[in-house]
Amino acid sequence: MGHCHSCSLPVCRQDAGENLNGSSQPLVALAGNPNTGKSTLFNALTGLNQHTGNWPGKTVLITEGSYFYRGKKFRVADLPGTYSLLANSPEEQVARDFICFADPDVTVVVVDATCLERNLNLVLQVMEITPKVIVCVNLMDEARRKGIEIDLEVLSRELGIPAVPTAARSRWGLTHLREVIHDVVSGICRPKPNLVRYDPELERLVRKLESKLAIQLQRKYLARWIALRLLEADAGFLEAINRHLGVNISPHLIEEVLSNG
Ligand SMILES: Nc1nc2c(ncn2[C@@H]2O[C@H](COP(=O)(O)OP(=O)(O)OP(=O)(O)O)[C@@H](O)[C@H]2O)c(=O)[nH]1
Ligand SMILES: [Mg+2]
Repeated sequence: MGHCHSCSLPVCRQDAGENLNGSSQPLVALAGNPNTGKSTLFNALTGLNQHTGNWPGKTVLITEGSYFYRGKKFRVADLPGTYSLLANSPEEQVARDFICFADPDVTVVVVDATCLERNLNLVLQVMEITPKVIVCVNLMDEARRKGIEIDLEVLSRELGIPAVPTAARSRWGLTHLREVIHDVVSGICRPKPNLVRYDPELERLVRKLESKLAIQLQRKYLARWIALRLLEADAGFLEAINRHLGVNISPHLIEEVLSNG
């Protein structure tokens, strides 16, 4: 095991395995808070002209485009901007369902380098849904102008995922981003997200729910996210799981787990 040439994570040269989104062309999702430059990045990657502008909430539908890199066609989906994926708004639901059920080969969470801390909440949520995450630290030109320095190696190490700096408006950092996307998709770089650990009692319950759910699911990693949503009694999400994955999860699973000790 060496080190990835495009990020600071350990390299494991294994095949990434089959993707479940039913296509041999890798699917890349661009997620992030509103106004972080997702559509600007999408346009720069694909050469398309998705509407951008300096106010939040412009992208409400998912736009798809594609680009070629190293002889491979990458499909890209520009998701609506959201602060969270707990589906309190239609945008959050659209973004959550895409990441959960379209099963992208990699989700790039675009964050604003000038207010990184606020943006990390979403990164941590996406990491709970899928391990195939890259954090793209955009607006690096603005951060530099404001004298903000970001240690990308530390960020990458602490999160356990690649961190790539960009300034999408001037296309700075794009080749590096394409390379890291390629490496994650092909399994050359395998992110190992450092997940949020909740208090021990809650963790015990989450683990029990997780192992029960994993039996029903093809995607074991998703079990933890579903367990957490069960604890929040998110009935809408259970319905979405049934609709998209055809899996019927009992809302009484918590009582069952609690009564069995
Ligand atoms: N200085 C600078 N401005 C940028 C950069 N990337 C995007 N912008 C600007 O930031 C604003 C928002 O960009 P969008 O691409 O529309 O942001 P978005 O994330 O798609 O926004 P929503 O769709 O609302 O979530 C635009 O005015 C862009 O020109 C960058 O790297 N540097
Ligand atoms: Mg947009």
